[in-house]
Amino acid sequence: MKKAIVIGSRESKLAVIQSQMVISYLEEKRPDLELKLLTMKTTGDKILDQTLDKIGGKGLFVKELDKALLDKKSDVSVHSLKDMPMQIPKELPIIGFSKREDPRDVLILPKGRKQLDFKDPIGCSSRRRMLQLKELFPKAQFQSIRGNVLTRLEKLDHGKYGALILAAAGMKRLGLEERISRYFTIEEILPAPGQGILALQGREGEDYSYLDDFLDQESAYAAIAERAFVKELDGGCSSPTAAYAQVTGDRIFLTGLYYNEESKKYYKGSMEDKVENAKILGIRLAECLGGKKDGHR
Ligand SMILES: NCc1[nH]cc(CCC(=O)O)c1CC(=O)O
Repeated sequence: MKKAIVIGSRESKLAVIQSQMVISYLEEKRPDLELKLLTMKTTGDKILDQTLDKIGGKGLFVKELDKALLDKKSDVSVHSLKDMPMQIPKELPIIGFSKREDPRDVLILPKGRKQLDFKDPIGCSSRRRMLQLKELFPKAQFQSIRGNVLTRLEKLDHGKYGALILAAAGMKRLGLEERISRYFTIEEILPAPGQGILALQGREGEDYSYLDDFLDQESAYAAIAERAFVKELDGGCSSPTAAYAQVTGDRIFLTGLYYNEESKKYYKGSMEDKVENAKILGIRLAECLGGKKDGHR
């Protein structure tokens, strides 16, 4: 009999495609395993009329998936790393990270539109994106938009939004690359920590060696540095933060951005180190930016 492995996933189309990437990989590599997909709606997917900050943050996207792992209804959860809370329960450790998809943010226009029109608000719920876009487009107005990527695209095409800002990674995985009308460079809009990376989460003490070759070491270093940066600053709660780490050989180059709610200023900077020091690099950059009273942009 084949050993059954259940992959837990949110039920959105993007989440399922992402989980399917893991399943397809294993089906090819490990014919001795029987792969099953278990999808579920998370609280974060159900409550769509309020911003995440108000209803309890990113934890709402993982609660149900964590419960399925603990109850042994699933064996591995597949997450978009950027949706994962900063605190991960010890019993449900991250097994590892996927190779990174395009980390950039992109501009999407309503169907048929060729140019960005500042008369209509840009649909955007992330303060990280809003603050950086305001620098790029001082005339832009924003309106909050929630829901999964496909729901947002539908609202864009039938609503009063002038544009959306989304992650290139999601659009590409959904096969919607042709709807991207502009890629923002990393310098223009620094992405969310972990953007484009999938995190695989499992149960403590289990053998996940069947996933070894799916996991990517460069992504892991980047994920560790980017998340250490955010964790050190505010524990990933409410202040807008952005971080992106680039690994080249045995070096890691981290750029971080942090908005200070009190001084209403944002602080941006970069540092590099050896890959083994990814975590301390994130902490050092955070100390350097967060500790400074009159920083620069
Ligand atoms: N918060 C929503 C979310 N979570 C993960 C992705 C896709 C990109 C990724 O995997 O990092 C998206 C959509 C978006 O921001 O456009």
